[in-house]
Amino acid sequence: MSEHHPEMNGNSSPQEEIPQYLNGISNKEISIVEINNYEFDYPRVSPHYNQYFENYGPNHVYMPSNEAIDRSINDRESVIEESPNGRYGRLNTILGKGAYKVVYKAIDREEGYEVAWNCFQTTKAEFNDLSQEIKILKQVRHPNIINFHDCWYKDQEFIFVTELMTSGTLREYIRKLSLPNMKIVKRWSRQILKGLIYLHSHNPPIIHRDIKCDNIFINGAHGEVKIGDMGTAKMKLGKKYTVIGTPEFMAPEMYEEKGYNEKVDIYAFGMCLLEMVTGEYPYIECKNAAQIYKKVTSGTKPESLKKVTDQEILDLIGHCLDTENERYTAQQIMDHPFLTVEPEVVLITADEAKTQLTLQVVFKGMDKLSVKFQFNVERDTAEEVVNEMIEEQVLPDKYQQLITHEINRILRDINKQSIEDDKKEEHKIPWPTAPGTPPYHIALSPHLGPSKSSHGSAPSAPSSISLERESPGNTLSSHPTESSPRKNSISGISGVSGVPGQEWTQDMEDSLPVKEYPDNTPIKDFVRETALATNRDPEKAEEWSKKLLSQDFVTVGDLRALIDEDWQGIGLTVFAFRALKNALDASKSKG
Ligand SMILES: Nc1ncnc2c1ncn2[C@@H]1O[C@H](COP(=O)(O)OP(=O)(O)OP(=O)(O)O)[C@@H](O)[C@H]1O
Repeated sequence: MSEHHPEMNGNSSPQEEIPQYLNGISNKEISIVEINNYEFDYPRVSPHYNQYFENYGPNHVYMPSNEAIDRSINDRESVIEESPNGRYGRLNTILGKGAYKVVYKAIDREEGYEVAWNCFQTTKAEFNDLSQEIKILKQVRHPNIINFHDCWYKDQEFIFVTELMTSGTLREYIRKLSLPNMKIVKRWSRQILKGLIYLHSHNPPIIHRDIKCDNIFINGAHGEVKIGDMGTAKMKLGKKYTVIGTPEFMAPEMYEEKGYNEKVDIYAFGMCLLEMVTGEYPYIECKNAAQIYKKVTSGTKPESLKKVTDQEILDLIGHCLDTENERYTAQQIMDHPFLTVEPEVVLITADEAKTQLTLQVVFKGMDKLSVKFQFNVERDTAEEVVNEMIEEQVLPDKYQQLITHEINRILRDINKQSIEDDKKEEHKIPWPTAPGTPPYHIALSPHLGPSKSSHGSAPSAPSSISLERESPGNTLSSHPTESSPRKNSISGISGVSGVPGQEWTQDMEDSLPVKEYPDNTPIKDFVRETALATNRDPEKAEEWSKKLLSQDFVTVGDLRALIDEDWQGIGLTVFAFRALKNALDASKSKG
């Protein structure tokens, strides 16, 4: 093994190449080492060091001195700067560098989370100019959009703290998966679209303006996909490009200075989809932005489109790249046959009498999407149960017929099975036998009437949720009456406090806000965050808040003072009641 210092090597510029990962190690402490065999003390530093191995030419690696390595190990992950309010501590680990930003790992000392600390060079005047964007960013809250936590200006830098993503960008991921996998493409696309539907549903719509695979981030362990780089389009304006966005992903109308709308994000999504299915950057055949401009404005599509053979995908990309007026909305893209998922209902458990069932709606191919619920064959009907779930926005209304049909199919199967069993045992008693059987018989063919849903647009399907139903009126009443005979007929999603065997799902538990809500937290904030964590839309949150405020529950402290019976008197839906109560209990136990 021979070694020399980088300064002496004409081929390398250590200043450029060594730098960020080996924090605090100066060039003088690094040698370029020739390796004949891997005889030296290799992985002592960190996985980052590995990178230097690959990097420096054939048979040569960068090798820090032993002292530097030891110091690097000791120095690793220490806080080297604090936010003005002391809440966030920047660590000495760089997550990545873009053309405009350097992004560091940081720690949120209040919550114990790791976060991303973004540094963007800008003037104070430009920073002041961003106040409107910042206001909007702080309000944006969606599971498929990287959360914006805080920001400030210091030493010519706009610094903002966001949610940290663990597995890099979609672009890097595409390169790792050598072959496009349609199941994954569909899953990613749906998540990106959910984020876009949310942004575009604001009034006025929030336009991202720079959707591309480098701005979509992944949490690999759970296959979670989130849109990042929100709100930076304006910051970048005038810094490098004269137009906002990335030429390959920019819709034709963005090049013309006549104004554009949220459809530019759909065009860019179409290009992302093309990159996902071909693994190739769109317009890779162009040598510069001017060539791309010419092609885009003359309506010439990227060469890579010719590689797409699947007609459904071609059709979908076509709708994304269409002219502004013809181009689909995010919701229309989501509803395209390539991306739709058909739910099915499965029987999880049944008691011995086959009266009390646990059923689950499963959306095939969509991780974490399931709705578990209890069904009492003597008192419930598939129609009522499904309607209730749609009303609660636990299920999108477009699935009403299908799920009703599926539940009735299970009931028929159970009925057949029971009759078989009865025959075998020579018991001729038909099942079910309970007196006062509801206006519904499991042997009847399913009602498959037209959709009666009151919802115009389908809400996005929720993450794993267990649902409790009680009275037909669907609200908790402290005074059950004769007119609500089905009270408790479908019993409980258990709370954290727990009804045995009916657990609040782990997904649900994990998605609840974990922060400790002080007693003086405004009820609106608490309700909004809980509704979001349980996949309710902002209107639902508004409904819950109104109900609480109308009864003088103004702060979280007011709710904490309640005993179970008081909760029941509020008249919240069962879902709202459970979600809020569990969020409160969870924050107590986690806080
Ligand atoms: N929230 C995050 N979590 C983890 N890593 C991140 C996050 N945001 C950015 N990064 C890392 O930092 C790198 C630089 O960020 P980004 O690409 O957004 O910078 P930029 O200068 O705004 O981008 P561009 O050069 O694409 O205009 C990313 O490639 C990624 O590796």
